[in-house]
Amino acid sequence: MGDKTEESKHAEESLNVLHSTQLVIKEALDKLGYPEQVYELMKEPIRMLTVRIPVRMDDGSVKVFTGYRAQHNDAVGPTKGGIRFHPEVTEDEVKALSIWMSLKAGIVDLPYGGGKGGIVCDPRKMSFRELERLSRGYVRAISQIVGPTKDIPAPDVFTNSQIMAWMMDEYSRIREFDSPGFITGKPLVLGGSHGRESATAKGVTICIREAAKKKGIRLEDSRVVIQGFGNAGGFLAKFMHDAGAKVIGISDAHGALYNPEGLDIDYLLDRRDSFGTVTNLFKDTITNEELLELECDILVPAAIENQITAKNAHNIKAKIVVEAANGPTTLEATKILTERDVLIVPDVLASAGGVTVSYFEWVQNNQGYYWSEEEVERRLEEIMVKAFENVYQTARVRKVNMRLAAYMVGVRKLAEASRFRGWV
Ligand SMILES: NC(=O)C1=CN([C@@H]2O[C@H](COP(=O)(O)OP(=O)(O)OC[C@H]3O[C@@H](n4cnc5c(N)ncnc54)[C@H](O)[C@@H]3O)[C@@H](O)[C@H]2O)C=CC1
Ligand SMILES: O=C(O)CCC(=O)C(=O)O
Repeated sequence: MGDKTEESKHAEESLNVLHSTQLVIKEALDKLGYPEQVYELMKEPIRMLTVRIPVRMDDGSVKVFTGYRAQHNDAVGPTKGGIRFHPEVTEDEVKALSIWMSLKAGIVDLPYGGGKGGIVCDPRKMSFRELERLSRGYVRAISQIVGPTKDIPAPDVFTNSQIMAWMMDEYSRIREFDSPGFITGKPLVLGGSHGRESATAKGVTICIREAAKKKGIRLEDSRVVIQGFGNAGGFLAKFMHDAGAKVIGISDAHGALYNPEGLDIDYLLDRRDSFGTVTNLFKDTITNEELLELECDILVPAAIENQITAKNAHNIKAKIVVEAANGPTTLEATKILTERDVLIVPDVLASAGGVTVSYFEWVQNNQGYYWSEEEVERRLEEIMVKAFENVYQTARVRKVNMRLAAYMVGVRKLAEASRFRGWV
């Protein structure tokens, strides 16, 4: 009976991430006292380009892919954000992702607005050379609106430093000068930064540590479950394991692994493929749905959107949910978890370590002077701790959950910059 009610609720629940983001933006701006026109400006990207990219496939045929680049708001500075290669990329998703990038930049106080890109494709089914042609074709298609002082891309789901290298090379050829500052997340030899690959997980680790302190949980005694075993989830599993926590569950797109005594993370990382897949090597697996409901202290969704919904929020056992992924928890689920006193550290705060070190990379490219790994880590630590405390205290003082608090912190600088420029 109870289950049925939850299921019917879920059927009505909106899984459109753009619509749900707009609701929270509106609430945040209302709480901050901004007039309606500020929301009208913030609710959609100022620019959205859709491109069609013809790619010669290895068998000689031509396949035409659809790609997007959204630029949410450039009042603070150039827009910035990753590029996603995934078969389920949609226009609304890319728009929402660009808004989240603006909020992240506001929360960690970077001189950027938000941008995001995506291509509807399945890189797991493409060859190395097909991926190179697609990456270069995308850059040619969007080259008019991007650039080191306009909009700076980076990696996201199913993209990596090799793809960033091809894109940087293509952009440099078009512009006829070497442009490392066009894109971040590059290999070190092409102007990448120390610490960028692990930065998102480092930032998440700092948020977990701070949230655990607030909840009186000792990391050393904690059980951690992580959904997604790619860039964010893989490094995070390693950092949690190294911090003495027991990582009892991990997953990828195919399924999940569970061991109440703790998984052998080094072994799993060693066996994982370049798309963060490892569970296909095992017979004894559970589903991603089962993984999320495991008995644990800390749950980290680090894969895709809409994983914690009204349907399963009542069954989540974790005391803290730290969102490494963008948009993993619906608004309905946020409400349910908050009522159940589960502390949610929202995506726009928890996953901001990636763009922070991307900013460091861009600064180093612009200066032509490169920092040590220790320097990057020290600066990231400082920024993330400050951002966490700012959002946590805003939530406490304004008596709102951490998602709304993060939106309030994140949107303020953008709104102020837009106002000073005379836009609203
Ligand atoms: N890479 C970065 O710097 C940043 C990533 N993020 C977010 O973190 C999340 C993960 O990104 P990355 O680790 O970079 O991607 P990735 O491509 O390195 O790894 C993705 C992981 O998610 C799994 N996955 C894909 N579809 C799934 C599904 N339907 N169900 C369960 N698992 C699935 C894959 O198997 C893989 O293990 C995304 O939401 C991304 O936007 C956020 C901030 C920065
Ligand atoms: O590193 C960046 O610039 C962007 C990372 C990103 O796409 C994200 O935080 O979702």
